[in-house]
Amino acid sequence: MTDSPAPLIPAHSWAIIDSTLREGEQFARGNFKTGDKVEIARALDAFGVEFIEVTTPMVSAQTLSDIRLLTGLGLKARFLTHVRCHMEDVQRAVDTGVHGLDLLFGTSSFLREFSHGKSIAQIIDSAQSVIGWIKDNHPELEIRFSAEDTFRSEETDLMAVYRAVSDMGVHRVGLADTVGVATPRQVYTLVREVRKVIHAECGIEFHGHNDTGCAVSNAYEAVEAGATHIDTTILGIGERNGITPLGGFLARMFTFDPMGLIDKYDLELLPELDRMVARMVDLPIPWNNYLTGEFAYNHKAGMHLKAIYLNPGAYEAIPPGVFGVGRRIQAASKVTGKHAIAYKARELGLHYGEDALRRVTDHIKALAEHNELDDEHLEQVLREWVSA
Ligand SMILES: CC(=O)SCCNC(=O)CCNC(=O)[C@H](O)C(C)(C)COP(=O)(O)OP(=O)(O)OC[C@H]1O[C@@H](n2cnc3c(N)ncnc32)[C@H](O)[C@@H]1OP(=O)(O)O
Ligand SMILES: O=C(O)CCC(=O)C(=O)O
Ligand SMILES: [Mg+2]
Repeated sequence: MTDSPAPLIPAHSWAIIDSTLREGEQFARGNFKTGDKVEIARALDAFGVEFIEVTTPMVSAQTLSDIRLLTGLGLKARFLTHVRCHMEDVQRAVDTGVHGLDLLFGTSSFLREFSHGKSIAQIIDSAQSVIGWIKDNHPELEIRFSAEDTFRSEETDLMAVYRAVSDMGVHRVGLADTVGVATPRQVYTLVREVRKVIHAECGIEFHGHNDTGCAVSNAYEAVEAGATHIDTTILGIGERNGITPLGGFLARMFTFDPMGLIDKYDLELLPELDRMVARMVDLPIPWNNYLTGEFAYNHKAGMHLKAIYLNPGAYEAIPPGVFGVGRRIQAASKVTGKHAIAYKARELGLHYGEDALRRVTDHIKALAEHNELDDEHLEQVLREWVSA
C-alpha cells in the first residue's frame, strides 16, 4: 500500500473570515437585530469558522454595544471589526473586546478621487500613524490593512502601500475586489506579487465581490497563490449581489482536501446556516445555491439515473450527506430511461421483464411529455402495467 497523496490545497493552509455580520449588514436586506447577530455568531462558531468580522462601532451606539455583547459570548471564533484607517474609529474599536482590527483605505483612483480624496503618500502616512498608535497602545490586537478596490489600483501604488504596512508589522494585508471585476488569473498573479513585498509571517486576505460571477473562483485562485484568509458570508450576502458565499467556497475547497474540511468544520450545519440567514433577510435560498439549493442534488436524465443508482459519485463531485443535504431522484419525467424505471419497480417489489420494461418506460415518458408524474401516479402506472 502506498501513502495517499498530499491534498492539492490542504485545508489547514487557509482560514475563513466570515463577514455576514459586516459585509452582510451592507446587503439590501441585512438589517440584523441584536438577537439575530447573536444567533448568527453562535451558529458560525458552532460551524467552526475561525474569524467573525463585525461592522465598525462607528455605525451607532447600538452597534458598539452589540459588538461588546458578541465578544463577551465566550465563543471560540475570534472577532475582528472592520474600521476606517482613522484615529477616532480605531480608538472606539480597541476596547470592544475584539481580537483584531481590519483597517482599510481605498487605493484606486476612483476611491482616491471620489471617496476620501487622499494621495498614496497621504494614505501611507495615515496608515503609519494609525498602525503605530495601535501597536504602541494595544499590542495585543491583530492588525490587518487592506487596499480597498485593489484590482483597479496601480500596481506600483499597491506595492508601496503593502510594503509600508508590512514594514510597520501588520499581521495581514488584504486584497479586495471591491467591484467584482478581477479575473482569476489577475487574482493569482497579484497575490504572488504581494507575497514578494511583505514580511514572511504576514498573512494575505482576499475579499471578492461577485458582480461578474467570479467570487468563488477568485477566492480559490487567491488560496492557490498563497492567500491565508478568505472572506465569506452566509449565502454570499453583501453590497450589490454580494461576495464569496461560505457554502460555495467550501464546496470548491472540499474537492482538494475533503478530510481536512471535515476536521475543521461541522459541515452538516451548513443547511441550517443558509436557512437561518434566508429567514432573517426574508428571501428564499436560491434554487441553484451551492450544496443547499432545492435542486443542487437533483438527478433527472435517464443516462445519469442509471449511473447514480450504481454509484452516486458518477454524477456528484461532493457527497451531499457530508453537508447535511439529501439527493433528489426524479425518475418519472420524459427524459427518464428503463434503468430508473426498473429501479422504481423493484422498490415496489415489482418485476418487469425486458419487453414489458421497455413498454412501461415508453408509456411513462409519453405521459410525462409535458409534466412529470408524481410518486403516486408512477406507482399506480407501475402496478397497473406489471400484469398488462
Ligand atoms: C467597500 C466597503 O464595503 S468599505 C466599508 C463600508 N462600511 C461602512 O461604510 C460602514 C458603515 N458606515 C457608516 O456608518 C458611516 O459611513 C461612517 C460612520 C463610517 C462615516 O459616516 P459619515 O461621517 O457620516 O461619513 P460618510 O459615510 O458620509 O462618508 C464617508 C467618510 O469616510 C471617509 N473615508 C472613506 N474611506 C476611508 C478610509 N479608508 N479611512 C478613513 N476615512 C475614510 C470619507 O472621506 C468620508 O469622510 P469625509 O466626510 O471626511 O470626507
Ligand atoms: O476591507 C476589505 O478588505 C474589504 C472591504 C470591502 O468590503 C470591499 O472592498 O468590498
Ligand atoms: Mg465588500
